[in-house]
Amino acid sequence: MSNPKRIVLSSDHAAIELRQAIAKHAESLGHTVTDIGPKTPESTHYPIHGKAAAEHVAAGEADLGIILCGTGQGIMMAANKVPGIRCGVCADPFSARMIREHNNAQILSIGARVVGESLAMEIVDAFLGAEFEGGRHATRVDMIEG
Ligand SMILES: O=C(CO)[C@H](O)[C@H](O)COP(=O)(O)O
Repeated sequence: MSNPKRIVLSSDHAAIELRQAIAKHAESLGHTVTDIGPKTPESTHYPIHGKAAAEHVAAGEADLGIILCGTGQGIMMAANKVPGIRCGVCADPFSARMIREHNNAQILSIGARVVGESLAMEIVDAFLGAEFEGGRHATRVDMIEG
């Protein structure tokens, strides 16, 4: 691992097993993982968990985040409400690479009811293995911030 990162993970109840598998996978790649839960499968509310992970990143306590719910959509919407956070939902590795290289997204969102574990790991690998390219993309990302 040439560039180990601090990664925060969270999810709602729909994605606990996949989140825990991603945590193990990211650790096996040499990253430092902080899994902020939840640990148990009781029904919960994805906005709480999206906001918590995004605040972790916004505070500088993690370099990147990976968040999950059933579709990845609701928790992404919650994360993107935190100032300075850019989060995208990805169901394919190409998009996961692009949200780092072109959009400088700090957080990846995955739908646990959309993609299987094997594809999810490919998506995670693409996200964690990519870096922001800057240049013309920095101009555009700055425009998102307003
Ligand atoms: O995907 C989600 C939000 O975008 C949630 O995981 C989903 O809405 C939870 O549904 P349920 O309470 O029926 O398990």
